[in-house]
Amino acid sequence: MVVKIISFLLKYQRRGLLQGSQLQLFSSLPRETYSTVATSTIKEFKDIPGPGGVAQWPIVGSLFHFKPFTEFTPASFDKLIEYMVNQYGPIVRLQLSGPKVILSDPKDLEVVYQNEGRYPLRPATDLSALYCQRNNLSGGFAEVQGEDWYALRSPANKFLLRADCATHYLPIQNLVAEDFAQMLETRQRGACELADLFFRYASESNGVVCFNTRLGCLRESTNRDAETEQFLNAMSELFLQLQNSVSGKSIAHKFYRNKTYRLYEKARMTVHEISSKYLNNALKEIKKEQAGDSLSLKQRSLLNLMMNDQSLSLKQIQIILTALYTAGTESTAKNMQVLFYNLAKNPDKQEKLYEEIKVTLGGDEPLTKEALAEMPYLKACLKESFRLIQPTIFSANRVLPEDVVIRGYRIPAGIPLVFTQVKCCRAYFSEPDKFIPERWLRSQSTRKIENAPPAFVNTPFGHGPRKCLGFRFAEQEIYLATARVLQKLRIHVRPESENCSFKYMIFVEPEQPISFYFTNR
Ligand code: HEM
Repeated sequence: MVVKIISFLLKYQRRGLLQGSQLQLFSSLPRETYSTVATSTIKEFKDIPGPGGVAQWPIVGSLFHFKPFTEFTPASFDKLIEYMVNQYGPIVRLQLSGPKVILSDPKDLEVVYQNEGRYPLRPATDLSALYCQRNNLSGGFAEVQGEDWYALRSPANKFLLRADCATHYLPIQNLVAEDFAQMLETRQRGACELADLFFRYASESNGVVCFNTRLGCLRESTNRDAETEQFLNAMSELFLQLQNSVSGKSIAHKFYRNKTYRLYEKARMTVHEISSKYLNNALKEIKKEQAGDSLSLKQRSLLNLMMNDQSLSLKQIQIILTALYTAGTESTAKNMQVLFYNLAKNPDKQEKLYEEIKVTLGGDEPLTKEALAEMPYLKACLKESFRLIQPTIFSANRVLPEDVVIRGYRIPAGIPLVFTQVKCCRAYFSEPDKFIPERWLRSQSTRKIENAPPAFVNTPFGHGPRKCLGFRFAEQEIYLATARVLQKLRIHVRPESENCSFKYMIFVEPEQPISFYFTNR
């Protein structure tokens, strides 16, 4: 009987390694071999270090990593990963909803990127994939793969990878940053309210990019628009349920429309419905303005540029812009909080940054493209914040189209490879636990970073053709808010947040909301 169960599980697991569409995708790609190790010395997948016994059992194996079998819970998932890396080293084989390989040395990540193929495959979260499947939708960037992904991504690249795509929005995003700073200035706010304010800032700032409008997210609670609130609530709900699914709080959604699934579906439909409305309004505005002589900000907007591109349908434009909005809010809000935290904890670095801001912008001037080019310390602070407290638990997540050999082990095509910078990356830095933005500054004489770490040691936005599509916006929005706030205020944390610890759901977030407070300069 036991043998029967085990052989059933093994069969199921083998089927689970690759889903049909992924297999089809791989079969259309050229076959290549990437091994740099003599074939006779290559070790098998099963020999990769990792927990053994029941913890490697298909499907149920993941359960043995968590309470009551260990001290870990789905909410302390990052601690489990850190434990595994400490215990087994830079390559670990693990059952986590199917077999996975965890890598933590940036040199191995380089091999992954070299072998990701023309259409890099980043597996979708199962909740969002199920939503698309159950509603017969093709999905956005998070879900589509292969040629479908390329068909969406390549026209979007034309607009979003241009160096000036974000700076074009500086004048209007400066106003959003100004509102954010003013809200911090007017009164002290509680930790939860502040966390919400970061989210509102990112939502408002992304709104001007995706929907050409000020959504009104940064209004005080007495003066808010019902539809905007519905939109923001749906966006938060969508992330909450995604977190519940990836952290293992919900498993049943895989089999039926459980509560997590239903809440997610409702939220996603609301986001779709309201974002369509915003887009239609934006289009009407553009048409009205087209009669004017000079190109206005709106006419040079992403939306207008995309509308004028014959290769994009209105449906594709909507998918791209809604995906940008969804991908860009929580991510930016959470990472901006982390930067504020690091600055509050390191007042000497905060003062140094303020000096740079004062010299470049003075006390009140808005951020310009030219000024930004003169602010290396601001950029170094964000980079260091990303290094110290990584933005996502896995900064890379790929399924490769061919077998690959990493550290002498053959990893079959179709096995998800994830990269975490929790441990090995620290070895490349002196005083790795300290916030030292200076390590990212280029030397005046050589224009190079001294003792530069390996290329993939700090890749908050991923890399390659599937790299974050909105990284320029993310950085700009964080620079803007930081510069504007520091022009007016000093950032501090209250004693209860002095030693804040962070957890990873979709993105990094504090275990408890951070109690910031701000004082006038
Ligand atoms: C600090 C903020 C952000 C972080 C840390 C972040 C990080 C990431 C990462 C790690 C990926 C996966 C890349 C890969 O697989 O190689 C990604 C994908 C993506 N991001 Fe971001 N992101 C941020 C903000 C934004 C913003 C503001 C936008 C939009 C305006 C955005 C839009 C996207 C999109 C559309 C994708 C999917 C790309 C694809 O699959 O082709 N992100 N992001």
